[in-house]
Amino acid sequence: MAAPRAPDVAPPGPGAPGIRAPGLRALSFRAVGRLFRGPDGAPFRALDDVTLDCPAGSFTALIGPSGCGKSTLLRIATGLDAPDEGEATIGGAPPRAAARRGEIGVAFQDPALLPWRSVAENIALPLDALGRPRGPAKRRIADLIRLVGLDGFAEARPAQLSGGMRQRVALARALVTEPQVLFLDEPFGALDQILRRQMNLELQRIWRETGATTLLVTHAVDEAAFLADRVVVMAAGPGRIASVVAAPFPRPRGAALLRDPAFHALCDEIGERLFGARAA
Ligand SMILES: Nc1ncnc2c1ncn2[C@@H]1O[C@H](COP(=O)(O)OP(=O)(O)OP(=O)(O)O)[C@@H](O)[C@H]1O
Repeated sequence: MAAPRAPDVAPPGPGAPGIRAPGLRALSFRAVGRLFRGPDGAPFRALDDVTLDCPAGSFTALIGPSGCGKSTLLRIATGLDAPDEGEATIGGAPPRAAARRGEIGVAFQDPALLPWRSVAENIALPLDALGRPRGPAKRRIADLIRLVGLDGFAEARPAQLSGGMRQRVALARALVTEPQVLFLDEPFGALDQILRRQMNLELQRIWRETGATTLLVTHAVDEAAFLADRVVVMAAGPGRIASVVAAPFPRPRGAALLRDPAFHALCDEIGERLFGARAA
């Protein structure tokens, strides 16, 4: 059964004062190629001719077999790595320029919190890294703690938190500089299914409130279809975009969508494309 398709990307949510990024940025990849050397010293293409436009305020999910270059693409988009061919831009400028201005937020599978710092101090880390004073951000940090549902835990240490709570801290930390673009690499990969669903609902709410252009790497088809406007299916050898599937469900999306036959049809279609990408 053919999955439903949407011609347009859903507009971002209404936003909340003090949380929403002040100016939105589009993210763009133009013919991006990246070559590495394998263990035998022979060069191989980790990424080949990747072209993708993520409109300002959109939510894009990247899914693909292990080793197809998802993390490499994210590293290039955040300015941590540079492409050998083509370019990545944020708001038309190189990612490093956006990173220096604090316009990029990142959260990875490992929340990597500093154990001796409180929740509030962990959230403030990117401000310290950018040399920004914490004082003016106090209110924002308090707002973010509320946004990620950690009211009352500002002074708690990471050891006092559950895995899901630590991921929430990592999300708040990614949002503290008011980033226009948010990069998430398997942020809920280590969580159990129930907690993951809950975090998906929270992430959708946070995305709608901040309006940040979001790129999520995930291995979970249902997570990609639930959260994203578009699901980009990648293939390996060389790493490339195999297909792009729209997820046209209205927002906000709730738990009922997970029981909707149209949602299951879309997951099946993504799964088939993923399998095709694996088999290719
Ligand atoms: N710095 C590097 N030097 C050499 N090879 C690398 C480097 N970084 C990544 N690779 C290789 O590039 C390919 C893509 O890696 P990448 O981590 O981007 O894949 P991925 O799709 O994120 O995988 P996974 O889903 O398993 O996390 C892999 O073959 C990996 O071994």
